[in-house]
Amino acid sequence: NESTSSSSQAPAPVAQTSTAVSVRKRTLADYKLGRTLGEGSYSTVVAAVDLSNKRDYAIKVLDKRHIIREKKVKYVNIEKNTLYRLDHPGVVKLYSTFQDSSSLYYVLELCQNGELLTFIKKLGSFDENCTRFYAAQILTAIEYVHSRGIIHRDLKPENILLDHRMYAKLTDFGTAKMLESSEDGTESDRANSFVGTAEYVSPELLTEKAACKSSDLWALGCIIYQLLAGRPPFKGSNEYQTFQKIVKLEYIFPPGFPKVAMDLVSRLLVHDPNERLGANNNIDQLKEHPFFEGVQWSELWNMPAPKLMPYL
Ligand SMILES: C[C@@H](Nc1nc2c(c3cc(-c4cn[nH]c4)ccc13)C(=O)N=C/C2=C\CC1CC1)C(C)(C)C
Repeated sequence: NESTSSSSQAPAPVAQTSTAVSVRKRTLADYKLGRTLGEGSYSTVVAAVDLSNKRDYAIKVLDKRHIIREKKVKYVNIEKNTLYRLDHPGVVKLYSTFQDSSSLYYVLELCQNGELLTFIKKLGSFDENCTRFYAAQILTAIEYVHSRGIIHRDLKPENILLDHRMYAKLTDFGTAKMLESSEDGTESDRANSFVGTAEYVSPELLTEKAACKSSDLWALGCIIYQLLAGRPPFKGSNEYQTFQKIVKLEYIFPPGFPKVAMDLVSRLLVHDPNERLGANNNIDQLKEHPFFEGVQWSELWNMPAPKLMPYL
């Protein structure tokens, strides 16, 4: 809560020795709000125009009472601190925050093309070339987030967004986990609380309730499978059935699934987190997999996104 100091007489004017550039805290009055873009469990994301520079943003609005009632204050702060720490073309940017009596407001990068899931549903599936491009972008964004000591823990096509250039952007860090570095400076590698969406949850989250960086690699495996097959690998008729399939590693590749992608996915959908390709900070091993042959990793965030083609 912001304290507003009010004094009876105005303070004596101070001689301006240096021109301090004051970055005034924004308020809702600085924006023209547009349509609702997405509804989260504790938030709504609306399109907005900054009236001073006519730029487009997305504003995430969180209802304070709801957050307090649902005891989600911790998650709200985790998301804000996480987003402020991250600066990468594959991660949605948080520009500023402000609040009023009822709500918290996050001013964020607008991803004009919305959720990746929308395009998977529209096309049915992506061809190998498009899958390779988006898998590579998501992989380099995961690599960056992990390098900042953060696990996303809920990666899925609903919260991978696409900007005006059709580039992938990770978002929705409300369930992210910062790996606190213990006193001896080494990173603790386990985060302990249950989160995630059924179809993308890794086995270790279901059995030991402890996520690690490799949990995001499991989710990447599910996403690559889904881009090519048009549906996630583990999908039961309810959450319990889905969890059963995950724990029993019960999934099959549809006919026509590219062999090289089959090999990659089967090296990610591995029970033991340490055995997954790229685990234990070895993401370069993942980049060297034949599926990514031809990817120019240094050009990934400069080159034009491939035209989306369905994998027929
Ligand atoms: C995943 C999220 N959905 C969304 N979150 C964000 C969007 C966004 C945009 C569209 C969209 C744009 N055009 N058409 C649809 C559809 C859904 C969106 C955006 O532009 N910029 C930042 C966002 C989120 C920032 C992050 C800190 C939360 C949920 C469902 C949680 C509301």
